[in-house]
Amino acid sequence: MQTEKEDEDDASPEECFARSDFTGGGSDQLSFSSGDKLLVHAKPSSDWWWAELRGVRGYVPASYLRTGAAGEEEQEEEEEVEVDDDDTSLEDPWQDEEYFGSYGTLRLHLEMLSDKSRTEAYRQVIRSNSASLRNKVVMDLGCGTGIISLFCAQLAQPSVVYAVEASSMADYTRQLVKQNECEEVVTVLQGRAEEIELPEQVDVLVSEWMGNCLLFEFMVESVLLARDRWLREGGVMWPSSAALALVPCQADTYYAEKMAFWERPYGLDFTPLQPLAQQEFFTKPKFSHLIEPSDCLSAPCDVIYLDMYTLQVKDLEEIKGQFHFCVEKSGVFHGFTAWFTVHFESLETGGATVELNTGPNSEPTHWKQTLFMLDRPVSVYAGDSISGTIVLRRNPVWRRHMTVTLHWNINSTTEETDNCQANIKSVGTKSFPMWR
Ligand SMILES: N=C(N)NCC[C@H]1O[C@@H](n2cnc3c(N)ncnc32)[C@H](O)[C@@H]1O
Repeated sequence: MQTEKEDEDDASPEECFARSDFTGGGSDQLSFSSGDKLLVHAKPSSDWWWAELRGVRGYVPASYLRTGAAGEEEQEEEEEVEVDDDDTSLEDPWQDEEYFGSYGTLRLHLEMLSDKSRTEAYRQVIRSNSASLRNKVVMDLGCGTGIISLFCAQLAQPSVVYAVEASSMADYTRQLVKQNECEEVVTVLQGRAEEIELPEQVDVLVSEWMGNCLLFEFMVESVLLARDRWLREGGVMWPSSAALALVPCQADTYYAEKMAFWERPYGLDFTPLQPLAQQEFFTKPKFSHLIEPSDCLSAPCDVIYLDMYTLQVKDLEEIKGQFHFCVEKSGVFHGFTAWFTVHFESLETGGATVELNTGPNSEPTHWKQTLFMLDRPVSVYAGDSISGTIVLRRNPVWRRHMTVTLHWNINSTTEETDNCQANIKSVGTKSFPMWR
């Protein structure tokens, strides 16, 4: 696996410090402990560097290392969930203090509660299963203000709902339960769901855990840990399954705003700034992008499917999907847009499944969609096909973050192409950090 570059002894290796312990996987990976000082000899890729520790050389994951002085962190992207770069966060890969701190204020809860499509979907789940919920034991994981628990108490007669909330919002949730006369049914527990003690197993584990691009925040890990610990045999997971959808799309407005803008502002040529614009605006995914159905260049397809009964925490490290899109109309391929759909199976055999779809053909939600911009747009024509893979790789250090890597081929049936064998017009690959 070593390349020429890694063999040669470079003049001045770069000193780096390990943020966290790492146990090498393959024979050519280097193990180290938090705080170790490593000498980086080569950086063959953004993810893996060639380094040395106490005379032994091997590959190390770049995200485990801190270059330069402690605390020098890249400017963090402004993101929905507050994360903090100061030294304390270096010890806590979950950044819990900032994460739960941001849920201790109303801003994010107001955003979620104002999302009618999301909140009504959960109310519909409770309403359509109200008879079967009678005398059931329910856990509402990450209940926030307790809206789902209050729906359960208001629309059904479960024996108890354990409303679990790790942030300081739990104090207010207790007040809301009392204010709405639901304290007979709803018990609020403050703490992390994977750490709190319940007095019994639960029949139903309901949670609204989905983040941008489905997995960002990785709250799903807590749901799986709680499932394995508290869901009784034959119990029900709500959502029962989740799917990530993808579509190749046009993004004319966004492209014009961020890239074309530099062509002739006020009659001047600012195109030397376009490489900077590409780096600054197209390197990371764009959250909260609203795609019009007319922007889609083909029918979307589900690229990742998660079964909430069988999914394991270890599966979250790397999730792969494939796609093959048939371009239905000619246009400019600016990038890919992703969104998710979750399903809630009925408690009654054969009962209707409830769906929450955050895609462009459904009512907009606060998640909207996630846009992945290519470095350069490509003209595509009806009849072309775009096929490839998507890989969601969880950040080994910052456990609420991930990198999305897209690889695609564009096959053209119309245009003359230089690659006669596969008639491939172009090939591309790009990794999008979300956010580290
Ligand atoms: N993307 C989302 N739906 N985020 C909702 C997150 C809500 O669940 C809470 N939460 C997230 N993880 C946990 C956990 N492991 N235990 C308890 N509450 C949690 C968080 O404080 C917020 O109120």
